[in-house]
Amino acid sequence: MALPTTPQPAPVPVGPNLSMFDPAFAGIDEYGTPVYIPLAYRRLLIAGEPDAGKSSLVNLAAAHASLAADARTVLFDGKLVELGPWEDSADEFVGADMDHALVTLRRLQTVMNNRYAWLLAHGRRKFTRADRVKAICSIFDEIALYATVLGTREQQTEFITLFRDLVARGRAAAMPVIAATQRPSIDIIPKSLRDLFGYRAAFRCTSSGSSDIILGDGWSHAGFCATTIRPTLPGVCYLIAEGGVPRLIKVAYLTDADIATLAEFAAWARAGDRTHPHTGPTVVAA
Ligand SMILES: Nc1ncnc2c1ncn2[C@@H]1O[C@H](COP(=O)(O)OP(=O)(O)OP(=O)(O)O)[C@@H](O)[C@H]1O
Repeated sequence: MALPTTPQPAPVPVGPNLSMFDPAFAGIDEYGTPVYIPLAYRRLLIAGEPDAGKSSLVNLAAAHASLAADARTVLFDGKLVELGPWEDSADEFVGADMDHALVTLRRLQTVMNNRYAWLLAHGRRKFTRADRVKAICSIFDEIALYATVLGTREQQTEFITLFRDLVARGRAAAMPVIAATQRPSIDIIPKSLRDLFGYRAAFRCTSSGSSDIILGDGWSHAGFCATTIRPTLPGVCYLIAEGGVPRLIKVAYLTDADIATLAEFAAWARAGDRTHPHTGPTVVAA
């Protein structure tokens, strides 16, 4: 006699059949339920103190975008080592170089403007999976580095303006943004910027104020505070979705070996794709 089986969620395809419009696997919640994030139409903010495990979520998102057949990636990583493994499959990789960051952001803005012009000309409001337009996923690991450390004050201001524009308008143009910071403070993430991110992950924080800066005002008083996450539990965070209640989740962990394997496959898959006449030009190429 066959044993009764527990219904399983439909598996998300991997490799060439994976789409940026498929939800990205993030981990499990406290009841063991799988948690997915729809990256294509959302923007994801990841914040918390050093060593809280932010890079596990950054890498999951980078893996999803790098492996998705209908996506291109633009990576900003001043530390080089967090997103570095994904460089070979990226259209552009920006290190600790403010000039390069600004040139790349200006190009992304131009692409975004062109996409909006196309939408207007076709009487449309947003791109969908059916349009077969490549999503362009920009990932920033340590926005504070570009917003407050590198370059001149004028360049930092321009960076913040361009970054904010990409976050604000990228969604309908299929240009999602994922940004991480270990400095959840009001100067790096003002409320008006925070509220543009439909998904926000608060890893362990040192103060309830920092936790609220990520999740939203009042959540720490309501019992959802990232200071309560134990330091011995890296990779645990509160994840809030637009209009929802924070969920405690354990982010899935990719080891360095996993990342190397996936990144190698992504680079191999993209190598032919970039030059293929029917799959679109390299988006931020000169
Ligand atoms: N999801 C996870 N599950 C289990 N362990 C994890 C997880 N995420 C991170 N860790 C462990 O915690 C350590 C620190 O994590 P990580 O480097 O991701 O922190 P971080 O918040 O990105 O730090 P920083 O801001 O300094 O870059 C890792 O080396 C790893 O051992």
